[in-house]
Amino acid sequence: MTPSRIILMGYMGSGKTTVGRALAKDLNMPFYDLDWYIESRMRKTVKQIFDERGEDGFRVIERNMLHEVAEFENIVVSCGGGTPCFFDNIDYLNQQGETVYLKCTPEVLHKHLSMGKTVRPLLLNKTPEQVKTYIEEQLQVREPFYSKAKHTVDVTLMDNYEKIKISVAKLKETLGIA
Ligand SMILES: Nc1ncnc2c1ncn2[C@@H]1O[C@H](COP(=O)(O)OP(=O)(O)O)[C@@H](O)[C@H]1O
Ligand SMILES: O=C(O)C1=C[C@@H](OP(=O)(O)O)[C@@H](O)[C@H](O)C1
Ligand SMILES: [Mg+2]
Repeated sequence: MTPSRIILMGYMGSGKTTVGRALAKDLNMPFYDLDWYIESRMRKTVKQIFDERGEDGFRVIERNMLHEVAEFENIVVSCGGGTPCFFDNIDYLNQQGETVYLKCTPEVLHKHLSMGKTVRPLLLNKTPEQVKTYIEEQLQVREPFYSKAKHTVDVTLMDNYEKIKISVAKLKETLGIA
């Protein structure tokens, strides 16, 4: 049986949004990306919220929106990279569903983060070298929170054109979904 809520977490660039959307499509379940939900409810981009209210203000909004989204049933949710690391969010998430940590090496995260168009305020105004160091340092701080997820799936799959498909298959296997 498919769990009522599948909740993906992990560092920026681990593929929460990309893989979450593909998993939801595969399972024919509604998909909620927490950042997109925040942007639609607030009618502002994540960057605008950071600019106007700072990171602390964003985290308060993120927690409030999380409590809305994680009440919906039969859904796939992709968190933001910081979501499980603030307030009691990780405990709440574990209570609400099958939490999965998408684990990835700093090298692959760095590569993923240079792809796509998503604006990540925490990485702006940094050189590629500074971003690399930032990822390594912040990952160490965040890992204890991510590690509290009920499941972990390693998504360190370098340069494989079927990466998304493989990640979805790994997730389904981990969650015991046929
Ligand atoms: N498992 C994966 N397979 C293929 N591409 C990926 C994967 N993970 C991440 N990417 C690529 O990396 C970029 C960042 O992924 P994204 O889903 O936005 O990560 P997150 O939501 O965790 O920050 C995207 O451009 C995406 O195409
Ligand atoms: O790691 C973080 O603190 C953040 C990650 C972002 O989401 P993604 O992990 O989907 O990029 C977004 O929530 C915001 O920019 C802050
Ligand atoms: Mg995302």
